[in-house]
Amino acid sequence: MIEAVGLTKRYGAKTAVHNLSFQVRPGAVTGFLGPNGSGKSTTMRMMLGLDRPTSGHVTIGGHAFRSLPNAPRQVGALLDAKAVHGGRSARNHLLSLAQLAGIPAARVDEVLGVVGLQDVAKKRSNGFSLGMGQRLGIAAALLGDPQVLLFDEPVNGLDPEGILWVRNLMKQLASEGRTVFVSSHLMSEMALTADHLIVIGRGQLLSDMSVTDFISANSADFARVRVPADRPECREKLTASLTEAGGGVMTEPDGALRVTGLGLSRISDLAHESDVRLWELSPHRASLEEAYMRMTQGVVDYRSTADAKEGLQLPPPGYGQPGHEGYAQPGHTPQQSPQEVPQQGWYAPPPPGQNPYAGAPAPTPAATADRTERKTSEDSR
Ligand SMILES: Nc1ncnc2c1ncn2[C@@H]1O[C@H](COP(=O)(O)OP(=O)(O)OP(=O)(O)O)[C@@H](O)[C@H]1O
Repeated sequence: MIEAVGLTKRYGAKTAVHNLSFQVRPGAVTGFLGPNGSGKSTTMRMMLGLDRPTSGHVTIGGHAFRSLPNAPRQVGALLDAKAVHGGRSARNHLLSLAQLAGIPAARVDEVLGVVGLQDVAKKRSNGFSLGMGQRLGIAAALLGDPQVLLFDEPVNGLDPEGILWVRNLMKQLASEGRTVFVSSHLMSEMALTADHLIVIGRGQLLSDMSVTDFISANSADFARVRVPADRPECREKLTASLTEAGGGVMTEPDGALRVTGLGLSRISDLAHESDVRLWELSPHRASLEEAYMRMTQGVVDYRSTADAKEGLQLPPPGYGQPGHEGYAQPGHTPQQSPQEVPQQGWYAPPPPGQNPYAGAPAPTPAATADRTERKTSEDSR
């Protein structure tokens, strides 16, 4: 098990990690998520004794990494696949690591086989593609057959076959009872690989829960309802009937209705009672990406100026007022928070009555201004 307690790291005036406390348990794949610059690599470096915490501590199996006896046999890590002596062959690179850790040479050939590099084992690694380099980095992490494995962006540069292989490898390692801690920006991949998530933003813990709980805590399911396009009166009739029954109704950009608070069968019954024909009645289940975007939208430091999502950071003026798009019915207060404006197909519905910035301050106009300033600045490294 990995345990971080009050972990903090400052580089001069910059606080990269602030008071992080969490546990990474064995027997599961734990995803480590956060926007660029949120402190994931810094946290992993502290776990591996490569950076000293300013305060707090992190232990692996109860010991600080530096005091672990024969650490390479207990902890394997892929932090930077490019951190390899390019003039050495893949085999010699692994052999040198093995010799330093007292690992027999036979294990080198074994892991080369596991990662599929046996045919290029004698080739210099500076001729390797990005994906081959990642495989070599994973081989190095597996070398000591450790119980604890840390991977920073392991699928970077891998082709679909390689991504599938890494996914299965992580799951297999976890099923063997190992502790697997993996950072990634690929949400679809994390949704398929991870059992548990630790999410950070600006160095602080935002969430520590199972993938399933994370999605349901940061989104709300809704139904998409479409009536024949040439029958606007049917749409109005159905909207009135749904809102009267307690549903929340909003209009999607393509004219479909987004209905919350009512089950599919109830919506179907109400449409039938209103004599309205439906062309679509489908459930929408939020993806991990949607839930993640929602959770982290207030703590993203680096954002393209051309990012269409930026306009959705704060509710538009007058949202929820009569005459504003998305307003359902006079007297009906939408159950959704103002951020639920479905202007873009990607936009995640809000969590059911929950502050999406748990553990971090909700974005204020001042914070937004700060973000606007920072988005054009370069990473100081
Ligand atoms: N050695 C260092 N000196 C100064 N600042 C640093 C140093 N290492 C990291 N930082 C800063 O700490 C913050 C966190 O960086 P870190 O690399 O841990 O983030 P990250 O979550 O891994 O980002 P990414 O997803 O882009 O890899 C950043 O603002 C970064 O510039």
